[in-house]
Amino acid sequence: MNAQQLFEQIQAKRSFLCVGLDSDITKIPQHLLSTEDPIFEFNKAIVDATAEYAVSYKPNLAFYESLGVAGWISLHKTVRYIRERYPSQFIIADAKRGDIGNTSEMYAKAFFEGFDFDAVTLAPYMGSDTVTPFLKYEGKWSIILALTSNKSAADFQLLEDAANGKKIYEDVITTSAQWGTTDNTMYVVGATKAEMLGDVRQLIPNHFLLVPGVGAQGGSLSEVAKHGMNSQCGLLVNSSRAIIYADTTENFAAAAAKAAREVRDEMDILLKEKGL
Ligand SMILES: O=C(O)c1cc(=O)[nH]c(=O)n1[C@@H]1O[C@H](COP(=O)(O)O)[C@@H](O)[C@H]1O
Repeated sequence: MNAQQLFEQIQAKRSFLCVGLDSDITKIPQHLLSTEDPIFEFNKAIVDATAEYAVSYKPNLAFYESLGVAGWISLHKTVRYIRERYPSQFIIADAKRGDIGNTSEMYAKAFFEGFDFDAVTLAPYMGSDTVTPFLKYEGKWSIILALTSNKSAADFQLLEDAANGKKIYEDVITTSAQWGTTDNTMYVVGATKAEMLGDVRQLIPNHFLLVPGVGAQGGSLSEVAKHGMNSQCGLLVNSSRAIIYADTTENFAAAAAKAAREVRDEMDILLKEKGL
């Protein structure tokens, strides 16, 4: 999928919502625990309930890896299910990978060949050879951590580079934007840093941004849109816990649908305000 196709999905759905599949075996409804693959059953129900209101899904690998082999199987089944049932959905592996070149090649193979993900989140700390192996895959995306939503993001990302007075996250964006294109590179900018999205847009007006941090982390969707939306929307806004755990009884899927629909309705208004 390229950026134009993603924008077309956003326009068609009137949504730029990415539902985070942070599916935690200790939080999913009790009645699913007696099924053969509780995490897959949970994801399937969440996806069926929310697909109409979302353009993207983002399983966070930690929740699957923590379950060992069973978790990898649940993840594989989930990606295949979304791909087969909802082929227009943009599927992100939230893996935050990045290692020396030959190792990154293996990570890229794992996520783009072993699993059929559209995109992987990447930590750029080790430099260009950690990201370029992912960029070799036509139609696939690298999503580079730039300005993250957590408090301790300031430990490194907001430090000033003595050489040019820029913040480290600005250096990360400016340098890594040369490695790929607006059709294969996105950046993570946390919704909790919405007021800084304007600075990010000065550097990369045309790239898509993956924005986590609305919902459970308290970021404001309208502030994100105000500072971050461009003429092709340019945003995928992730919400995980606020949607998938909207209710933890047998009614969980209907509650997730309601929560996703409410976000979609707000997104529709924000798109209209931008003339999109
Ligand atoms: O890369 C991410 O997706 C990510 C980056 C970031 O800066 N902050 C952040 O919260 N995330 C992820 O986005 C999701 C947020 O989940 P909720 O806070 O439950 O909506 C989690 O999977 C986080 O790992």
